Amino acid sequence: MLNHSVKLKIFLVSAFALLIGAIFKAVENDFIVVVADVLMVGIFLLAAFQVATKRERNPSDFFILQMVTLFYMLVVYRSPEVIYLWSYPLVMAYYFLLPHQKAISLNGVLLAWSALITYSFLPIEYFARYIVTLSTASVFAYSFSVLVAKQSEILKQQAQTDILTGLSNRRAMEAELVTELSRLKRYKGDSCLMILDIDHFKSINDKFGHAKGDKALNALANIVKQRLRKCDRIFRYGGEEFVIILPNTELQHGVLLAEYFRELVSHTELIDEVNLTISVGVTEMVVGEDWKTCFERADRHLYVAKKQGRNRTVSDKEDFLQIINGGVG
Ligand SMILES: Nc1nc2c(ncn2[C@@H]2O[C@H](COP(=O)(O)OP(=O)(O)OP(=O)(O)O)[C@@H](O)[C@H]2O)c(=O)[nH]1
Repeated sequence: MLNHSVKLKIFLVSAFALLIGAIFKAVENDFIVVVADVLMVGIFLLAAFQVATKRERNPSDFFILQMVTLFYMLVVYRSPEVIYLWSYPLVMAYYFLLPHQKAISLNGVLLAWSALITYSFLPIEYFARYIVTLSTASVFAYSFSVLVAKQSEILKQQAQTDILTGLSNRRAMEAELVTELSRLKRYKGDSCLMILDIDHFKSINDKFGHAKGDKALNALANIVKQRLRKCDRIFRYGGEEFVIILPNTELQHGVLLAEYFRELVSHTELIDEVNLTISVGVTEMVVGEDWKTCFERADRHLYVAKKQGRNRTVSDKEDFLQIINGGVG
């Protein structure tokens, strides 16, 4: 959840603070805590090293907080009066750093252990206050983290959605293309990328106004979406340009689908009085290439389609189109 540089700082500050604690405990001859302290310093320094060197397998926040909780349980057992108030920041750390279920489980352990330890030395009235305030802090921390999680989910959704059509946007497209190419690399097979662009859309806006242009964009998005399979993904790349990822689809079938859309659009009055045509570029996704290379190839095909007079499909292999058109004709 936290970015690398914040994590690195937290780990280094924690290691430093624990080292100071270890020195104090050594002076007090509490060697059990010194050993635990030094172990914790080691864990934090290792975690800091792994984050700094950007290792993929850096220790999870859950593992670190489990260790911190164990450490807290030990030191609060050894010096309860000095340590027990550290339970409050620990609760905050759980909900700040962990998913809810994991935070709740550690929070439960912490509450139970803290109650057990403090019951033995706090007067009953202070004990009750401590438990009530720690429980309240836990509930607040939980509620706050639920709220933050919901809001960040909404923000993420908004950041990846095109307001006008409700389709996923360009940002989402890049991520999906990367995913599809890595899926191809692992499982092989055929997938296609299609870019679909409305012809002379500027003149639609000029003639009928922007509001009607918007409606036409929406109508086009809807008819294309309806025809796609559930596993296909459609994005509004920008303006009057749409991108479609077709998993498990050979180029020939991708071209067939593009031609179907082209025919459909050219024969449909998308909204009253507005007739459109589209140009389409289709390419096969190649195992091992990056998404930009693949996208640029499809975009080049689209450019050629525009150059050749629009209302047509261009793909990696022209003969597919001849076969299809031959068949139609
Ligand atoms: N109504 C509406 N128009 C948009 C939107 N986004 C982009 N446009 C318009 O789409 C038009 C795109 O124009 P161009 O890039 O020249 O392309 P074109 O007129 O379709 O010409 P070709 O693509 O070459 O066939 C511009 O007039 C933009 O203002 C939108 O969200 N709504």
